[in-house]
Amino acid sequence: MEPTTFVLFGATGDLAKRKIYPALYNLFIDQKLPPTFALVGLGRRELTDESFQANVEQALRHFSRREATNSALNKDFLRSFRYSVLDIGRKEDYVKLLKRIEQREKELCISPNRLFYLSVGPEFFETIAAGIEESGLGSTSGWKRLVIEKPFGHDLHSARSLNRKLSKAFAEHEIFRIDHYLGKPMVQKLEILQQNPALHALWTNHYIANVQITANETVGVEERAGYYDHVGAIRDMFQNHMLQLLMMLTSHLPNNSNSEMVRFKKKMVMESLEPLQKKEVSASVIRGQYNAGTVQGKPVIGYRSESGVSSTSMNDTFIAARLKIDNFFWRGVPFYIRTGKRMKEKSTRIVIEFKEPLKMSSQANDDKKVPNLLVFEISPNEGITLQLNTRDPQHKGEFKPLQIDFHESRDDVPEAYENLIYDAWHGDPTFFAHWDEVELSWQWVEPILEAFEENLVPLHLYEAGTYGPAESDALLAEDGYHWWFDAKPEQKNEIKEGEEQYVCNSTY
Ligand SMILES: NC(=O)C1=CN([C@@H]2O[C@H](COP(=O)(O)OP(=O)(O)OC[C@H]3O[C@@H](n4cnc5c(N)ncnc54)[C@H](OP(=O)(O)O)[C@@H]3O)[C@@H](O)[C@H]2O)C=CC1
Ligand SMILES: O=C1O[C@H](COP(=O)(O)O)[C@@H](O)[C@H](O)[C@H]1O
Repeated sequence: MEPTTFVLFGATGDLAKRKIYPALYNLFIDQKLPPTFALVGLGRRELTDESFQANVEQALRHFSRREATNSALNKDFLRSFRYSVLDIGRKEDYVKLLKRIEQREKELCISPNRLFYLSVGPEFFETIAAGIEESGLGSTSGWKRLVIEKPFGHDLHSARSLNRKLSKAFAEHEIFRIDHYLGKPMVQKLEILQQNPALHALWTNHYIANVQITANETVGVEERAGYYDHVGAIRDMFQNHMLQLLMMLTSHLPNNSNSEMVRFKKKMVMESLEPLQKKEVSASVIRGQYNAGTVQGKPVIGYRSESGVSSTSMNDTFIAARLKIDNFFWRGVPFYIRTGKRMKEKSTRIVIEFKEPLKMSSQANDDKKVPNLLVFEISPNEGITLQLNTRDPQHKGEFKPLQIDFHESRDDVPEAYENLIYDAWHGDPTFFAHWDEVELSWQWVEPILEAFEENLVPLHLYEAGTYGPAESDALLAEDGYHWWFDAKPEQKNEIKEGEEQYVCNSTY
């Protein structure tokens, strides 16, 4: 890894504390950072280098996945950290910053490679990019890169406008748009697994009946009403994370694909997605909002009673949609995507349901016939399960699921931000969102945004602590399917003791 100056806008913010510093610390422990690097943290608050380092150390103690109690180790890590006051709107602050960075580069004898990380609100992206360009911070003889957080625009128009402005200061290959779902280790494994010939052969409409992509959360809007009430599940999760999961799963990457091939194939998926017409959105999209209920044994209030949310808000906290990819591999296979807040369980999961369940013998109970499933558990647990159905000769040849399981121990799993910061530092764009994907994603969701805006899609209230509105189950039932979820012991009412099985949560 090349010696670099990591320039962090928003160094006093929440994301920096909870994700960025712990990620850097864990990379440092794993010896994945260069032996010499500089970090310059920026914010409006007046801080000395020492107090900044103390704040970072405190963040590590709270949020690092590995204990940060070894003071000598912490000191070694923190000696690279410096702090400068910078007001994003003040041009002279960028000139001062350039001087400070040049001085650090000289002190440490490092090349002028600069990674600008914007951990600030999106309203600042454009001003910062211009400040970098105009001050000369970006005119370096080394490389420069820009890492930006979501949201990338509010709709197609604003995303295009933002991209045009960023492009004045940075070329596309220098822009790393973070979608933290792409940093999740299981999502990164998907890229490789789908190239594996054993799975590659099954990855088509010949064998696959439907695909279900779920990202359920138990949390509500928390303290983010100001942001979330203008955004909803469609912009917060669906347009970015969920469509990225879809692309990663369906892109049919050839063996040994490089980052360019990954981007090319993902773009092809987005171009093959059957567009929705605004008037037809309600036939394929379910919009929901949580009402009061009980989540994990605790009573919780409804969305409209949350602090900062209007009592008449029509914002979506849940969305489920049926998508179709019109290409050679996927024609005829429905993809069901759902994501929601205040759901029964926290889980991000992809379930692939195969065609033609095992036929039961005439004496056996045919109700129990269940299709074969391949399940990718993305978070909070990591794992892959292949559930194959077979008959149990000792029980009159009745259906008996057999599971082939792989599960990763959580302690060993790097956080998404570790993977992504490491890749950006290396200049590997594979797991970042390319502009083409972002633009096509906004383009695809645009009719849904309009249909929501014009209330062409009913807003279904659902009880907190459930799997969302019943209409989401009905969406799959129309096609003869159910949502699958991991059966917890208490939910296994129909399953024999000792058996593990994915079951459906249909109200039909
Ligand atoms: N927090 C999270 O979990 C996630 C956040 N994000 C995104 O990351 C970004 C940052 O979020 P978050 O850390 O939560 O935000 P915070 O509000 O916690 O922090 C904002 C940071 O921006 C700085 N800042 C604000 N205004 C100015 C200004 N005019 N000049 C200089 N610095 C300024 C603040 O520094 P100071 O107050 O010292 O000026 C602070 O360091 C946002 O785009 C958000 O959408 C994305 C995913 C998750
Ligand atoms: O980007 C976001 O993601 C989180 C969910 O992330 P996960 O890694 O916990 O699945 C979500 O809570 C948040 O609203 C959204 O902005």
